[in-house]
Amino acid sequence: MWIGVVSLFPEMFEAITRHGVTGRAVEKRRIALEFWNPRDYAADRHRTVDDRPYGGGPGMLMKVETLRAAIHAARERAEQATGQRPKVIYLSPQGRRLDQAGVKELASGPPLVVVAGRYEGIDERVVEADIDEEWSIGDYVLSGGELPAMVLIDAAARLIPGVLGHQDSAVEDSFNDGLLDCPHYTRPEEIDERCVPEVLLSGNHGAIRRWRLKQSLGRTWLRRPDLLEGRMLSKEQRQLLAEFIEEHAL
Ligand SMILES: CC(C)(C)c1cccc(C(=O)NCC2(NC(=O)c3cccc4nocc34)CCCC2)c1
Repeated sequence: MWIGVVSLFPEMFEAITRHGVTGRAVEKRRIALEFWNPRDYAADRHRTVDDRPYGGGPGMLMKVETLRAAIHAARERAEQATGQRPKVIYLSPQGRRLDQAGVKELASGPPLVVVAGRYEGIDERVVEADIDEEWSIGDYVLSGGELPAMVLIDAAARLIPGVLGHQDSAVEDSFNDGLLDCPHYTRPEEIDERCVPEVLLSGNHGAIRRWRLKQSLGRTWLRRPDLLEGRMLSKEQRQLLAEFIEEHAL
């Protein structure tokens, strides 16, 4: 998958290009990441990339001319590199809330140009003229769109074939069925007199599978009931959740 990034701080993206699953995916060329920095399109001596808001008030906006030049250059390159028109995404508090369904949509679509805001944001006319979709990773005040862009790229990269090793993709499937994780345990067998649930030491793989499924369903019911809404549960899942709820009520 080809992803272009427009950001004033491209070096921040080393967090995903040089480490872990995404770092290997870049190395193996499963994903291609290219960067455009609006500062490189600044014509003035101070290489200005911000500008004052009409109507006054505190804060600055990203300068239109340099931002648009970077977006257009990234879009050109996308078409040249992939033969497809890219989808231009602006990470913004005003955007559609990103969830796994949205990630799947973006990962299965055309190449992406991802624009990260700084200062107070960007001119609305640039949103109208150059941005196809606005997406948000959540409701908190951030200093820039780079971390949201890395969240989106990380999540999308994991869905690209060949990015996750076989082992990881098995793990991914467990994540991906939309339930919260069951509790995890590893060595030592006892921590501060707290032990590992017997079933996990039993070697009874059927019982272990059922226990993990029951715990995932139960924890999702307790902590994120919204994830269960509108979800079809199998007969076994309904049975296990009912048992969990009964035991929880005791
Ligand atoms: C959500 C709420 C708290 C109500 C709020 C209201 C108004 C402004 C801000 C705010 O954070 N503005 C600053 C910027 N924020 C983001 O880019 C950003 C923030 C959060 C999730 C995101 N997902 O993608 C990009 C995101 C915008 C320009 C530079 C950084 C936040």
